[in-house]
Amino acid sequence: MSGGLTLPEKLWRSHVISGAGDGSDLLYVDLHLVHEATSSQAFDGIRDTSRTVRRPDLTLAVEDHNVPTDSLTIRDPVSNMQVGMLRRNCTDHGIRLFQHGRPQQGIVHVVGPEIGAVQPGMTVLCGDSHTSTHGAFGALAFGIGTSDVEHVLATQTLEISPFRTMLVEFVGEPPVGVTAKDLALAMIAQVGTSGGQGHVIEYRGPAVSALSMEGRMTLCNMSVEAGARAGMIAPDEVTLAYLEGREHTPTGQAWSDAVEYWRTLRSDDDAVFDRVVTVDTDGLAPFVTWGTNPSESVPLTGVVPDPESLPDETRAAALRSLEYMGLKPGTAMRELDIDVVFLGSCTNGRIEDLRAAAEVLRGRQLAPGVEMLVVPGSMAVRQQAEEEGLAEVFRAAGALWRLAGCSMCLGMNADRLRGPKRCASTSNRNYQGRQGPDARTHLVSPAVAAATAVRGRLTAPHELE
Ligand SMILES: CC(C)[C@H](C(=O)O)[C@@H](O)C(=O)O
Ligand code: SF4
Repeated sequence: MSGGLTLPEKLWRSHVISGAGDGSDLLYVDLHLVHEATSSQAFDGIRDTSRTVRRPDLTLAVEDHNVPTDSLTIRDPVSNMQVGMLRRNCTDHGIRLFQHGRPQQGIVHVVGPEIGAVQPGMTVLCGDSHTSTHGAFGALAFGIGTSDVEHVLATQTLEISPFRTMLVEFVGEPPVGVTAKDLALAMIAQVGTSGGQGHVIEYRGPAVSALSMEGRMTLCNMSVEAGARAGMIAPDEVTLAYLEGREHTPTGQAWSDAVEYWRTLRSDDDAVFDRVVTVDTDGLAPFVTWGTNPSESVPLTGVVPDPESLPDETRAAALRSLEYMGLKPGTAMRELDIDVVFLGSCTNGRIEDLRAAAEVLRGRQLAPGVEMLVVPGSMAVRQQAEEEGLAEVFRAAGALWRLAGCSMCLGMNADRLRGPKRCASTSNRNYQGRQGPDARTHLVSPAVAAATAVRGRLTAPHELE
């Protein structure tokens, strides 16, 4: 056996406080992110047992899942209660809270990186599966359940059993127009929704190195859709350039020291991963989902598959998906009429995503009957998009320009699809009923979402005009 360690193993080892004795370890937590949807019971537990939050200074809270994006007033009583409880809990425990409508508020996985709170080498936890997003910075970041949220609040530690490691290597040169979202969907189509189960993925390859931090976050965000615990990318110059000068990033000598450490955060050359997967990006096309889990996807130029041609283990699910989605095998994806386009979420609600969509929409109009919702991932993204003139492009095209939040990514707030509407969505999950009862979701990249809004059918930008 060689002595080399993978990056995930290095981060694990550097955070172990002690072995808990039953094969699990007690890990130190550098950053705990909190939102209204999964924290109230955890805070109740703290209060009921007269404990306090151990490190409020390492805890950040946001309002994102339950907030409306068209108003500062939360009309829905359940959402209002959820948000109200978070506000009270944060006041009681001295936790910094990003409130609905305030300049830095937004989706937890957008805000954390944006303020520089997420840094290479950290352990980052949140009661939310898409915490994997933060692995883009070379952090060990994963979602936890509500009872673990309570444990982290009380102790700033987490008891957890070790994971396996998986290397996903993207080889080849992706064609122009293929985005991080397409890399993620292609990878999930290849490995399946449980392909990464029990593993922490490290992503590598020229296509990954070429991604911006926004793109890397999109890719790591979707690691959980491949069943993985987390995904990560070793920090490099792109990471450093993104981090420098943000509110929480160190400055002066502390910055130089941090950079020196961060440069060591890479898998050793002789490190052995438990599983290695290669994804070929040569000739890859924009991907779109046809089914009700993120692995049920095809290139946009493809057709709805015939379940009879699929392997035994996916056939039954595919049949159910086609029925729910109202699709027939052999139908060209490009022929599907779309009612609603949703641009946003922690997968694709960052400035670069909005730029990509605005580039397609500039000087164009939404197809008649198509509704498009543009929801920036944070108020900072919103502000920047307004300054860059992107908001004006969206409005002029006929799209709705909203406040920040999870919005139509899931039906926990007022932005919901009504009835069996077909939606091209830049989010990460296409589960049955996710965007509203009977709603039919097709996952796409921001550029494809915008082109689809213009043609009214699933479309790649280069096909317009
Ligand atoms: C509400 C929350 C628990 C959930 C998650 O964990 O991912 C949500 O963010 C989602 O995307 O489905
Ligand atoms: S945007 Fe969607 S996926 Fe992301 S945290 Fe919110 S609900 Fe979950």
